[in-house]
Amino acid sequence: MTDQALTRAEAARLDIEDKLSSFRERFYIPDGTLYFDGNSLGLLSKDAEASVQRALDAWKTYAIDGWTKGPEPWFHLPETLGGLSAPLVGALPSEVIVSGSTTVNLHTLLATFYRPTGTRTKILADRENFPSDLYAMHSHIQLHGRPDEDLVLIEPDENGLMSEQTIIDAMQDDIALILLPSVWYKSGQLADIRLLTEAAHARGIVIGFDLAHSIGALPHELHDIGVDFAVWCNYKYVNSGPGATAGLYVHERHHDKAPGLAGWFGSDKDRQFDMAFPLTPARSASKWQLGTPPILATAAIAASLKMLHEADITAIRAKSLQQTSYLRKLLTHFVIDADLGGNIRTPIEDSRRGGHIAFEHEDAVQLAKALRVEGVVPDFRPPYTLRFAPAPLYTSYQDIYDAVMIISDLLKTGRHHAYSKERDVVS
Ligand SMILES: Cc1ncc(COP(=O)(O)O)c(C=O)c1O
Ligand SMILES: Nc1c(O)cccc1C(=O)C[C@H](N)C(=O)O
Repeated sequence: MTDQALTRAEAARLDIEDKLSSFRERFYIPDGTLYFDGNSLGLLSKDAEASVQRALDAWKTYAIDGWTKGPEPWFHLPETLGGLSAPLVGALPSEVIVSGSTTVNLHTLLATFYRPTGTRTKILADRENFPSDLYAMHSHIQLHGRPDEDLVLIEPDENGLMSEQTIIDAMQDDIALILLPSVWYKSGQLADIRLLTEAAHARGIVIGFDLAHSIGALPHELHDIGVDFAVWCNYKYVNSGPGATAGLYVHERHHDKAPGLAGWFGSDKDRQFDMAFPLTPARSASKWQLGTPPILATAAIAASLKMLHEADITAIRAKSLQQTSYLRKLLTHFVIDADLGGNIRTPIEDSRRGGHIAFEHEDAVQLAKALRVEGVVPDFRPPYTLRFAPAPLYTSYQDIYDAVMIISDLLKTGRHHAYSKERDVVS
């Protein structure tokens, strides 16, 4: 890198060139903060705030009639939002529903798709997946009375990355179902969804993905690839608030399947208020809903999705790649090559990188605390990962530059050693 490329003036120039820069002013960025935790909780936008206010106004004005009246009637909202989410995951509108939480949706889909039979009894997953997914899969193994060995967990390689080939080699005749993340939450590695899906299907195995760390950060092609099912949350790059209602996708070739777990919101909407038994399920992904949608937790999603469409996911991905690459270059120059320690676990290739950078440092806990105090918000994942997610809708290149300068200065002066090595309760 030339000297010019490493200056703050260059960061300012990149901001001027940035076609998405105007979105930043539509977000509330906490005062004095360089926010890099959009991969855990995206920031509130003014659009989302207004959308939540509209939901409160509808409740105030229409009371029970809010289900069918008002600007965004609640009864069909999960389907409407499913349609709005579909382009982000590359699905048909009927294949997506906004419902539940990531973990709950995973349970409903495991209950539908994991049916150990004959010699096909095992679930294939990986040790680096988010713990909630591992707990969910383990609980289904137990529900079916299967031994723990039926949860086959692939280990990462010596660089902390997952090898697609190792996963494919483990797709044996005893595997009934595979669940993998699209982007590994700690390393930021992006999975080759097409390669893995084609390999699974060639061996007669059902495959699903957890898109929590890729939805809103990069485009997907779930339908065309033929992925069987997927789940995700809307509170990271979709910016719809803590605990926002999540999403799920089921390929249309499975829409004749009965939901493994059922509830009345999975009804054919025209029949739901017949209150009849047994259930007449919807003929779309809608059937994987359970109970009443939490409207206030769903209210921000329409506005947030519209903003993503306005920005365009291809442009978002292009900026995300440029920003993570820029962050890597600065961290490499000002920290790693400056002998201040640390390394970057996230793959360098664009095709293998999601939306965040995993910087590993032996002082990660102390750094995480010192950075918060000095206005930089990454997050910490044990044992020594700091994750930095530039969110293309609101992170500037100058934010990235300033954050790296603070990291480098902390390490040079050792100020972070003043903080305890115990991680915070929520980190
Ligand atoms: C990959 C992944 N799956 C599942 C979850 C858990 O989702 P939830 O707590 O919303 O069910 C998270 C984040 O918390 C995650 O990153
Ligand atoms: N869901 C979270 C929460 O309720 C509190 C704090 C953080 C989260 C997260 O989303 C963590 C995130 N999934 C991760 O990748 O670690």
